[in-house]
Amino acid sequence: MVQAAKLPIIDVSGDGDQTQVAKELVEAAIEHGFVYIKNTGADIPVEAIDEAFAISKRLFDAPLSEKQACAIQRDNCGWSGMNVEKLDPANQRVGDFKEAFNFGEFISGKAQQPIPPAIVADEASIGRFRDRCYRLALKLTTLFGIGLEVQPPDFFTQAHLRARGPSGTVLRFLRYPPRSALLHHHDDDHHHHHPSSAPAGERGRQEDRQPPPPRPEDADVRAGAHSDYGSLTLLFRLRGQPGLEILLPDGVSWAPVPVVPPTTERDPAPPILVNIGDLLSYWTNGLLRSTVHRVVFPSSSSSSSSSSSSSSTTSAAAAAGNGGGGGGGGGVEEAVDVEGPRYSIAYFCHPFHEAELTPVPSKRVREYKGGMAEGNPYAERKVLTAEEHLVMRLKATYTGLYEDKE
Ligand SMILES: O=C(O)CCC(=O)C(=O)O
Ligand SMILES: [Fe+2]
Repeated sequence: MVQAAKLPIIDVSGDGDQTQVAKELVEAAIEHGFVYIKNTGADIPVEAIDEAFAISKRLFDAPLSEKQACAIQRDNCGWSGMNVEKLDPANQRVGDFKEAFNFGEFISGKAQQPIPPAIVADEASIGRFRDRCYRLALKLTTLFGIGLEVQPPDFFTQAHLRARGPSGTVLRFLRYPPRSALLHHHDDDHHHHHPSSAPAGERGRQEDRQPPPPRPEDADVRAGAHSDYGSLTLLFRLRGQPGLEILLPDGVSWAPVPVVPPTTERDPAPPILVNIGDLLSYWTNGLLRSTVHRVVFPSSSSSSSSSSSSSSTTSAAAAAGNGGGGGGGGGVEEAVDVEGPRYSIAYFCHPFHEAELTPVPSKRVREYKGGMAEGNPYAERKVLTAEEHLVMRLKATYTGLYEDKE
């Protein structure tokens, strides 16, 4: 029996003394790397989230040619089609079974990148949603500063201010097609196969690099195992569309992360999931945890982590709607739409490009040994900028996009 992850649910909407909230947030980030932010509608109104999902749907429903005209560029903005991104290149035979659209910076309500005609009328609304995410992210960076007793407490926040210059921050709409689409798609996998961009020394020589044989697990992964690159990620999900799993500290077991965890059933919207990315983990010497996660297809039972062998899924759960909460079956997640597509929205927050990832002025960070037996490598290592850190990570996952262009 697969146990759902038990992550703290934190309310950051209050305006009193935030010390205790900050402490809880930091402890959750150290222990789990993931935490729920209770959705009271105060930071991000429920209507704004609903609207963002409606726009996302219009975007992905747009004709392919409109999306292709906005294909993702080296600035990490734009559309990436099916199987383009391989989040777990060492283990994935084909790219992730998803479509995504990244929005970079907006200036005066205008995107600085091509937008499909189907959503041009929504441009300002997307910009406003991105602004709301930005403000919530800043609130969180401030809480991390307080919770870690960084001097000054706005140390992280200062590094995330837009006024400091461009950053890798993107708002990303995601659509994962239904499993039924996977069957049709397999025929043309090879059209989407990009050769690995890893240096030969790392991945073996050319002749060794044949695609591994198909594995049954491939069919269960919507997004390969990965950790996020930035500082923080805000993740919005929809009721009935689970699938996110986190890797537990044992390094082998996966725990589903419910969309609507116990006690939030009656909140106006599911909590916003926040996770620590590699950059913030690196910056804190590994104290804050950047947890590996993935997205799997739901199975008709609520245990989604073993590979499903049933060839035709049932949609009994989908008929149940939101259920009205009567009874609540002991931690079993709400009705799951087994056969439909899944949508999610992620806000990947990054410091400005030139921010130097210097040792964080926090006693707790400084004294953390990161599980290393000897010495603290933190003090001696080269200081990376945020941009150097980002490019290092992007190169590994968009095989194809970054090669031959150096
Ligand atoms: O769609 C989700 O639930 C998670 C997506 C994700 O982890 C990512 O895009 O980095
Ligand atoms: Fe992620």
